[in-house]
Amino acid sequence: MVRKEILIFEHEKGLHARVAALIVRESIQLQNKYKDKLFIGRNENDLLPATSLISVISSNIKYGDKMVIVSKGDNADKSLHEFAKFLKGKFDLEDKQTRDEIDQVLQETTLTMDKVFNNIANGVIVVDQEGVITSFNPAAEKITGLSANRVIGEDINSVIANSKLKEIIKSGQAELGKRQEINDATIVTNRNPIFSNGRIIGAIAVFQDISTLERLSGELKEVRALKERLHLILESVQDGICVVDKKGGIEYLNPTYAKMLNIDIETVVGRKLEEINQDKTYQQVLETGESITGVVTEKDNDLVIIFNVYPIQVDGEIEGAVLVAKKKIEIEKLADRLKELSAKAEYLEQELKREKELDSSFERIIGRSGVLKDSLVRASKAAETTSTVLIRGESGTGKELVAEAIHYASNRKNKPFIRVNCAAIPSNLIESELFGHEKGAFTGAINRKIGKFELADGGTIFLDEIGELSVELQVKLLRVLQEREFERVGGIERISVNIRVITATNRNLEEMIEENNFREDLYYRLNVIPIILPPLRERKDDIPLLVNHFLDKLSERLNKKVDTISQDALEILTNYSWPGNVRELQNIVERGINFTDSQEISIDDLPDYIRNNYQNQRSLINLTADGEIASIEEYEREIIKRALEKYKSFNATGKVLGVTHKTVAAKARKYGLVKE
Ligand SMILES: Nc1ncnc2c1ncn2[C@@H]1O[C@H](COP(=O)(O)OP(=O)(O)OP(=O)(O)O)[C@@H](O)[C@H]1O
Repeated sequence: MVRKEILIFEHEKGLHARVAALIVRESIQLQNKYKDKLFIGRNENDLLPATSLISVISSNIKYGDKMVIVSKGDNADKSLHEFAKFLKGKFDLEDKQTRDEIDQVLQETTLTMDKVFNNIANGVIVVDQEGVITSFNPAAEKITGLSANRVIGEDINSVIANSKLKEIIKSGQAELGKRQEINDATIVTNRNPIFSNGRIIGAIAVFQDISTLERLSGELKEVRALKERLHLILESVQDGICVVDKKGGIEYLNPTYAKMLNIDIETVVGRKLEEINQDKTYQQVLETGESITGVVTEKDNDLVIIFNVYPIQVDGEIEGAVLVAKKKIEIEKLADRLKELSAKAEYLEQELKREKELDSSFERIIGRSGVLKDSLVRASKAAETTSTVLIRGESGTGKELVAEAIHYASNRKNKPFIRVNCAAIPSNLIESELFGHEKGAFTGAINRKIGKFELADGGTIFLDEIGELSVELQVKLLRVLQEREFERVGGIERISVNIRVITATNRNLEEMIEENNFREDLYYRLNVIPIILPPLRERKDDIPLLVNHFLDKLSERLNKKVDTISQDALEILTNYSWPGNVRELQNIVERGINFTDSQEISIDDLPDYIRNNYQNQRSLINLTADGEIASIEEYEREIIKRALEKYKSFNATGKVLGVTHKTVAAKARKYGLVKE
């Protein structure tokens, strides 16, 4: 229940301290009696508790002023009625009991005010109308760093120059919320004049230290700026960045990340990361608090992304995770591809090695002519030893093939077979090619290089075209063969190797020794097991076999079914002199397969020079391959030589040529066709 009454206050001194104390005493008694709450004020919107002396005095009601009183509570009617009656009555201030009670209220209020004054966190400074400090509370002492004892009684301007309290006394105008610096502290102050009976009797400053607040707001500003900077960085970096909360909910996603995953930032923030990321590594990080780096994921569009995931920990608690995603750049892809290919190459090499083993090495060498067979038997015997082998024969007779066969038939077959073509490497590089070099050994030696001898360690080194090696290097090679040790070019370390040496040449080494172009001592070192491969023209029986072998091999490789050769074409090939030996024959068969329109190679598919040569050979006069006419004696020598080769005895030859056996013998001697 709320009851209100308006009355005119008719006490001649207005609400001065003692009258106010009397009203407070009456209010307390009524409140105790009726358990209601009583209020007093100049109007309804400005009501103050009637039980507080300060409130009642501060309502500043004077004689004849309107006074609003309100009672709230169950007995509001009664309490308000009694309160109004009291206020309208005469106040007997002279009565002793009343005076005691008034003193009691005044004292209690003073004590309470004192407590408030000393304990509030706000600084309070009170000056009298002259500007002399009359009160200075402990909070003011703390904020200003001045002691109350020293400043009370002093002129305010001599203590705090910019307090402005004297101006307030002069103007009578309050100033609220003013910032001011005192003693390194920033304060906000309210300055009010103090009125008594309409007269200014002093001024009060109530102020608060806001330094901490200022600092915090400064820090906040810095944090905001930092946040802005971080935001800018995150938005512009090339790495994709995603922040998730502890439950895996997406809190932030930068544009790079969105682009990588081809998603729209707005639609995913707030959703669970697992909805857009198949990879669940971040969940592990959220569980363990341990970062995980280098997680590779492949997207549908062939894009490979590498993730690093880091936990976000606050006070030891996992609050979320940051995912940093990098696109695998092209070069890394290439490096991977290279690794893949090397692995493949290694695999194929193994396969090839197996193939070669299955091949039982020498089976790849086609031919059953006696001369070839002899050489191959010798070669397969050489395979059982580690002795140095020198393979001789014209170009294209299969020297490398035999060297390889020796290696793969030997117990070194699982170790490297290293081929060096001494004619193909520039003379200034061959030494470093064979022995390697140290970094900086010569201009251009940027890195250490391992030479062929080191690479061949445990296996076989095949030095092809050994006749092309300079005399200087012949000496070095000799040393290696003797000591099985060498140094890299520009190095001092002695490197010892376990190698088997096979060399080959089509040069006449004996002649070269005569001319001092090949060292004799090296020749003997190399020629431990000599193997001579006959030229193809000396084993014509092998030609049909080789043609068939190459038809099989090459038609498969060229993916063209050509499996025969016409009789006349084969005859031409058999009668040709094959200066390029098996290599040349192989090329002619390959050419034939390419040229023919059928499954058979015919004369037309052979090159002109071979066909013409055949026609020349068939003509009785053109006995030279180049078509030049020779002297009669030369023809005679050739005829007798061929006939002897074919018919073996002077008798049989004489019969065929229509002369006596004596004539044949004499001519054979004349032309040096028989040993004396
Ligand atoms: N008897 C053979 N059976 C099968 N193929 C052979 C035979 N002889 C040589 N070849 C083939 O002929 C080609 C030339 O052989 P290889 O390279 O071994 O000859 P080379 O004597 O080392 O030649 P060069 O002296 O020119 O180096 C190779 O493709 C090889 O496979």
